[in-house]
Amino acid sequence: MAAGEQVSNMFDTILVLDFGSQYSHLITRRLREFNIYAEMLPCTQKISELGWTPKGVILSGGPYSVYAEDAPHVDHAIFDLNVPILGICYGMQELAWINGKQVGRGDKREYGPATLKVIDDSNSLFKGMNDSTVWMSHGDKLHGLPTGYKTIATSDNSPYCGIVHETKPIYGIQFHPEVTHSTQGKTLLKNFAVDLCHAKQNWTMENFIDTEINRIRKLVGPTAEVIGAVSGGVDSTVASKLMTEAIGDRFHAILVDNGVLRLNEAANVKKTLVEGLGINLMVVDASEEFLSKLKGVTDPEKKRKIIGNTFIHVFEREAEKIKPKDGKEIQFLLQGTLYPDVIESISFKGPSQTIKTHHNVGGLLENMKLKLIEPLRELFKDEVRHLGELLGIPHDLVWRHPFPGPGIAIRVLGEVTKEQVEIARKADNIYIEEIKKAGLYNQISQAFACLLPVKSVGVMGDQRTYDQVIALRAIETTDFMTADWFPFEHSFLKKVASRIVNEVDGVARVTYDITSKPPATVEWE
Ligand SMILES: Nc1ncnc2c1ncn2[C@@H]1O[C@H](COP(=O)(O)OP(=O)(O)OP(=O)(O)O)[C@@H](O)[C@H]1O
Ligand SMILES: O=c1[nH]c(=O)c2[nH+]cn([C@@H]3O[C@H](COP(=O)(O)O)[C@@H](O)[C@H]3O)c2[nH]1
Ligand SMILES: NC(=O)CC[C@H](N)C(=O)O
Ligand SMILES: [Mg+2]
Repeated sequence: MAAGEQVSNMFDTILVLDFGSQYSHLITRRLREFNIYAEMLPCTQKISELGWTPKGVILSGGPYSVYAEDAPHVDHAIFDLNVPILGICYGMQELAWINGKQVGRGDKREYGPATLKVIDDSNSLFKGMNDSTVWMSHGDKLHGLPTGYKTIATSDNSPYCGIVHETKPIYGIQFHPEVTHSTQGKTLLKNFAVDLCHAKQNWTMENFIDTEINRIRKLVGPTAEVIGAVSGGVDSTVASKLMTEAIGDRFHAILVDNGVLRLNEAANVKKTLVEGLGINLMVVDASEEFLSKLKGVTDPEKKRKIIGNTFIHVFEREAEKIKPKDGKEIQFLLQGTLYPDVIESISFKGPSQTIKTHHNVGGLLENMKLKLIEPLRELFKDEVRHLGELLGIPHDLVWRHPFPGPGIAIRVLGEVTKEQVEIARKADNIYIEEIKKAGLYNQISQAFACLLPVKSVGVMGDQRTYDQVIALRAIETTDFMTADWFPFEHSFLKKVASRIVNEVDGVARVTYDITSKPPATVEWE
């Protein structure tokens, strides 16, 4: 986990106990947005083993029902800390379960907007919140007030939308203040952390850099050497820059050419990272190895696992070749993993579903020898970009569109062959070139071309053609958790389609993907 104990001792910290909601990390992120440090730990955390004292505790939402036999429950020692507590959705139901068990299935589930009616504003939790839209996502509800509590807010569907203990600073809310759809949600979290917990707003991203560099130095020690999985994308470049600041040339960055990179990618990245940023980087060509393992594989999850595993094999092999000056073996592998990679791949006890296995999380080897260092594991993309700017990484690299580790292998739908990769690569290159020429690159969060395993009939120069289909994707998003498609001018799409069909052999048609996330995902596989 990034930023360990020492940060919680240096800054006023809110403890977030995670019951497995897809939104849990948004709570810590929102608190960081107003300069309050928060640490998220599993809901099963023993308070006696914490090693620091939080200024307040937030219990997150979660997919379980508190009354279910296998439902997770909180350590009751949180009540002895004598700090404010806020239960969100499942968190509130947990507070109610502990104090009278008045929780059960609601007659109807409630997903979406509701209007908050504050009925008692004698404490500051709901300051600035009355009549605001709040976001609901629950099927269970409180059937009565927990012992010792009173109602302070309602909504049409939730008579106990906000509750507070009669004498202690313990609050419960049925809605999710951490999602942007709760229009004043951030205000509520600020009211809680600043007004009720009295946490100081003095944490910044600059602090993150300092504490992370110190943490890495302590973890690695004075002589050990580290290898890094570096792709030239913003995440691993930021992570490498931190590592280089921390241990200098004891860090060995490795870019693996997996045969499914973009056109001229390896050479371009090498130039930027070595010449521009002073990162000690080497390129390892493993393209044949990746392509041969992918032969005949069409299932997207299998492809992802093969690629994740092969990456690790390559890193372990390369680690053995490096002979550190202290005479010991390389023990650590740096990865640029971000929070969204983690949440969609795995979660606490698996309550938040695996959407797809990101190669760098769920695709790892079980008996892996190298220990992972992932300094960005708690952060979202836009926070990493901010960090990149602070570290002096060139603007163009910081704002590069993300490119997934499994690369073109998950953009060639169906079997991945050299020939198919070549078609997708050429089409993608034309598309991105046109986006840049039109001055649209920075307005789009990510764009790419996919090659579909479908053939269609066309006519070119009076000849019948029977070739494949390219699907273009372009999305706008801030955190890649949700996304919408980019509204190109028709003339732009017309130009790209015409260039691709004319210039790329094997393509007969071009389509544009107009699906948002959800229900689709960004990548097609
Ligand atoms: N070709 C590669 N060689 C070495 N490591 C890689 C490669 N591709 C991905 N990785 C590793 O996997 C991690 C996750 O990939 P991901 O694409 O999410 O991040 P990124 O490439 O660093 O940034 P971006 O999201 O901007 O592309 C990277 O941070 C890096 O550690
Ligand atoms: O390094 C990566 N390894 C992966 O396995 C992977 N899968 C998706 N992505 C990227 O994550 C973001 C969200 O994509 P999805 O909506 O398809 O999950 C988008 O930016 C995707 O490009 C990956 N990145
Ligand atoms: N979002 C949540 O925390 C949901 C809590 C609980 N599983 C319910 O359906 O009510
Ligand atoms: Mg990448």
